[in-house]
Amino acid sequence: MSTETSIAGKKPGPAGSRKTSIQDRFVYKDDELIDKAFDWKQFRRLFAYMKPYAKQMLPLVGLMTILGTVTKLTVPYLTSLAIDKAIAPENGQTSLTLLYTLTCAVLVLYVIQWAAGVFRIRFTNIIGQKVIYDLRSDLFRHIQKLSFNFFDKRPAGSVLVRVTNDVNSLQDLFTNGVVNLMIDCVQLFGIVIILLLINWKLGLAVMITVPVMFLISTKLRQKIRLAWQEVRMKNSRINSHLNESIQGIRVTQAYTQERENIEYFDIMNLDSKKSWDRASAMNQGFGPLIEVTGGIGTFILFMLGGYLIQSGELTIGLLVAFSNYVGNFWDPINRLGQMYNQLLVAMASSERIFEFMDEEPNISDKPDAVVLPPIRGDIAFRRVVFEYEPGRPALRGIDLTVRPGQSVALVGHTGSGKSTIINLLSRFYDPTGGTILIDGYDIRDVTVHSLRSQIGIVLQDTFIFSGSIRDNIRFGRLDATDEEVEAAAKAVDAHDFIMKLPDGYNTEVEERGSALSMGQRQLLSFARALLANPRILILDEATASIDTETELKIQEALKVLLKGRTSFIVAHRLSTIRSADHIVVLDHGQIKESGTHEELMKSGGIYNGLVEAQFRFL
Ligand SMILES: Nc1ncnc2c1ncn2[C@@H]1O[C@H](COP(=O)(O)OP(=O)(O)OP(=O)(O)O)[C@@H](O)[C@H]1O
Repeated sequence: MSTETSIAGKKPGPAGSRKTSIQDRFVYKDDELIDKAFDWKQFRRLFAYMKPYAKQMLPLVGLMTILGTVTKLTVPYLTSLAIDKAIAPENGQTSLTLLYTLTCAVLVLYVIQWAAGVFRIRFTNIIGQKVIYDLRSDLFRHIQKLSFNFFDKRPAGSVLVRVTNDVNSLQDLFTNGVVNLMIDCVQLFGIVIILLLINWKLGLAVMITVPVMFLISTKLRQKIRLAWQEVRMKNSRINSHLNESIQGIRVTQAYTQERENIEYFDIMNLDSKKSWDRASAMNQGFGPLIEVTGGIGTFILFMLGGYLIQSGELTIGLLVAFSNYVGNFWDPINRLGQMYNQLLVAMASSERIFEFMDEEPNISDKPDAVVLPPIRGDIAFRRVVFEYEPGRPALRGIDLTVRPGQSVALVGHTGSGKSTIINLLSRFYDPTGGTILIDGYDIRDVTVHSLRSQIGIVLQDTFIFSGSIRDNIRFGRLDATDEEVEAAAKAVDAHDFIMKLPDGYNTEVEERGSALSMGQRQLLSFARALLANPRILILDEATASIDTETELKIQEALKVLLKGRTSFIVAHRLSTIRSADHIVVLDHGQIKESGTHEELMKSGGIYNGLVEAQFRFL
């Protein structure tokens, strides 16, 4: 198990190299910093997720945006009117009525602006959440379909990070980003037109600072983005380490490696903190820099504005309005730079998400795959060869025929290929050579669902899901009634221990059933398999020794479970092996002996040696 080798089996190594080696342990090739040019194809693919909602929501959001922008941009103009026409008109006659009317109008505009903002945020959040929901469920659905070889290559932590962190990092883009972009563009366009209309000379002079501002905004933001990306990467390492630590907590405690593990964590935690400090320091420098550039614009505005007032080309009211518009001008410019960087970050995340989505399951239905009809359970391996990795055969030329209802015990040294045989029969992998036939059907020619739904698998490491005992048994057949669940538990003699639990069948078990004993977990998995009632049963017998009473119970339960089914058992207990119809002895991926217990004992070969070794051990 990877957890055991990496936590308990690590080598301390020299102090200097340790820090790097620990950090490297949680680096996955695909989680590296991604800083690529903008990819339009990916952008379109990502935004296709918005399409279903765009028609329904975007007109509303657009309307609210325009309403908000128009009201916002009208206020400075009304202010200029208040100054020029009501407070200090050219004829010197102050008009309080006009002033109050304009003030009320400004108030109404603020209320409209606020309401438009509330509705806009509400709608965009709805769109954003729907998009993220779709993306997350698409990704999860796809991962569920991926074959074993995909998970062989990736640590669980790295898969987890994609579904959580990467999807979350798109959340901002879809909830605020896209709409903010719309608002900013509309606002900028409106302001530029108004500035040029009020006074084109002053307008152009103030806008000289725009390219400078934009350059600072994008360049500096790029640095800041990379710094935040590093923070995310460091956090993703922490996540992976956490995942491994929690899953391997028993091994860690058993080998008293807690202190070492805490040290690992501290190193990564500190590293993450440092990169956060760096990124946030850069962020803090950004705001004042933008303000300074804005200040230069204001300087030009008042210098030139004052001159234009003196020359009669501008009124005081219009200068105040101008200054208001210019004040509203910097925000969208600044945000557009920010938006560009946000888009690049989102592109990096979506690249990683789509990389998973583009991963084709190795095992899938052929276009002309047929549904496997209800089977009798006749199995044949014909010259089956298999390699997990090219050039390293795990099975070499396996020929094996099993009649319906027969039980086959697979025995052999560790690594001899026993689990590989059952992996191929369940079609978790396809053979590199040869064929596997069930009732004469090549298993590659039938649909995966029709095949697997007729095969029951009981693994050594019985997986107990969080939920009740009843739910766990019902996992074998989701439409089973409570009575059927209990009948299955009774048949394998699990009923008594279940009834002794605090809430009987409704007792909630923690994930992986840590509160249940090995034997109890096995009985539950037998009940689960019995409920599914498959024609072919695959059983990877638990190696852990259990007390004689439980062992007897399990043997009895096994008899019930195997009755009338074709079964393959990776057998470790002599009692199971002896009662099998057929024993197949594997060695280095080849069948070296096969026959009944008596026949094999007589021949004095590998099997004889294995049995004698077991007795010697006892
Ligand atoms: N996912 C994998 N990727 C690469 N090689 C693998 C993989 N799984 C198994 N192997 C290799 O294939 C060979 C057969 O392994 P297999 O698991 O079938 O043996 P086994 O007889 O079931 O062993 P055990 O009794 O220890 O479970 C071994 O050499 C093993 O290292």
